[in-house]
Amino acid sequence: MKNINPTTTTAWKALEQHKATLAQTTIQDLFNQESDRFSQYSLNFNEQILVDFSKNNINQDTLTLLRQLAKECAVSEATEAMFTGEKINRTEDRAVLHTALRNRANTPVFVDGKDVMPEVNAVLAKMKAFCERVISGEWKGYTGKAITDVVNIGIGGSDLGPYMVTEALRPYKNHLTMHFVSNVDGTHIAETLKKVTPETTLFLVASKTFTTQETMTNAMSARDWFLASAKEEAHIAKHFAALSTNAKDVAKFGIDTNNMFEFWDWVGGRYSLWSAIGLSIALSIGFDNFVELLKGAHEMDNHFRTAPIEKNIPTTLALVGLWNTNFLGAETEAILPYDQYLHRFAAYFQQGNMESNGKYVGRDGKVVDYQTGPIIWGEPGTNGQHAFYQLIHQGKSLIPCDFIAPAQTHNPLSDHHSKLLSNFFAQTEALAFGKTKEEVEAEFVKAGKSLDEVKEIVPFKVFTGNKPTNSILLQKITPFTLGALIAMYEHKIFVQGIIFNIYSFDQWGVELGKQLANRILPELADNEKVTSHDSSTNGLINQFKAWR
Ligand SMILES: O=P(O)(O)OC[C@H]1O[C@H](O)[C@H](O)[C@@H](O)[C@@H]1O
Repeated sequence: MKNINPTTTTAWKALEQHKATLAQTTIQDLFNQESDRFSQYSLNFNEQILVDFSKNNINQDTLTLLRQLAKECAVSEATEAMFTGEKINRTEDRAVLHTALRNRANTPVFVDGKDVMPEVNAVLAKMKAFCERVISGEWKGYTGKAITDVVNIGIGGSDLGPYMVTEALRPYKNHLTMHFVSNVDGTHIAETLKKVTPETTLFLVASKTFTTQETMTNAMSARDWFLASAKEEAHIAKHFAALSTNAKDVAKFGIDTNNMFEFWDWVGGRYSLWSAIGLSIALSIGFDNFVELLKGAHEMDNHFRTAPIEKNIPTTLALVGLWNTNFLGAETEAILPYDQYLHRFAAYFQQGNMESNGKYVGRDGKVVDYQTGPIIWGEPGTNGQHAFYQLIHQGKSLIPCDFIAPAQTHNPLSDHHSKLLSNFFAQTEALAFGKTKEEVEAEFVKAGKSLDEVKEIVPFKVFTGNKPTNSILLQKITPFTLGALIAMYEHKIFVQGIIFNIYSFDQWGVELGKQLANRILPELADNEKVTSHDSSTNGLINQFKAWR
């Protein structure tokens, strides 16, 4: 992978100049200038996902320069390097091959000279057989009863993806009740265990490393709770499975390695829902639907790898996002799904994006002097409208938003869906075009008021507009389209990471907190005053000890 500081490219410098020429142009102006802007600035995936990026502050020159930037930063070369198993995760010396997990074409993919596809297929076959036995009821618990509840114990990538997808695909779910426990706060597991019975519960201990403190602590508590009823350790085999890369520690924990579903170090935690980590998804919606999810992602992979840059959806979204972040000064990006089933989608891509691209050291080991990944946040519409949209419309920060909605709902109740979508369309329109002083005044006049009488209130009712949005309209949220949608965002993050010249597949930034927590934990064992830290940390620990 090449090592290129994007700000030194010809395209970046030209974009700086171009920004100045566009400075006085609003989104409204752009729509006035280009009557057919929608068809020029939207792309369609498989006739199932429409991505409209026309309501951004960009014109054809912007796109040309951004595409040139991608070329100068060797995005296509990096893409090929990823897909073909090169060790692009240099700081961990690993390949990055979540795309192999969903490689439905089954073409060979080599890591260190070895094709990984036979192993990928073998684990998928094992997952399929396991799902069929559990779902059909053939798999029995220690008292001979079928499984009714599945508890996934994992955190970060071993929780967010499975939970998000299981929720998003609820319309496809079977009789199994799914639970997700992630937080080391005992409340999370305690409240979950209140809802299940040992005889009919299956625990999936999901951890790439099988060393994560939160997951191991929750898994031990689940084990204790289970053994309090089941008594015999031999029964654990019927109620615990592990999803991990670490066979040794799985065995140490007491989980039968026959119940271990393996994956590999070339799968990043936040890209692992396609691996054995997705077992909870497959159990919840059935293995065939899980394969549909993989297929959708694979189709998006093919699109990303082969479509020309002008038609390439993930690359376009990456470039437009980069324009907003690095040239227009946006620091955050909101993901706003107009679909209740997608209520964890923004949370999922908080990890996906921020853990991938929240880096300040470039691939050359030097501190970069430009913004890398944006802060990701969001909630489903319309709830967000009644909470934080005020700031998006009238605050001082520029907040580019992705609006996501299905055209067809799984719950066609009276006119709910039309109302929901009318809000989606209205918001993107309001954000782009706003409301001028003249329009506000005209409304008052129409309501019989004189301009003099309303002049003080008018400024508060003006919307500047000119707020960028992408609209992502899916025909319907199915396992296939959801797979494609997730892969689309993954590749957007990848392209930005390449251009930012950072390593998107490590996460050293989470280590320091873990290290310090491990140092503090033994200090909490007794009630002695601590003095080994700064005065704030000492003060907090000592107050905790006094109050507990
Ligand atoms: O799957 P695990 O090894 O338990 O890791 C769980 C999570 O914890 C780590 O701290 C990382 O920040 C995440 O990327 C990872 O997904």
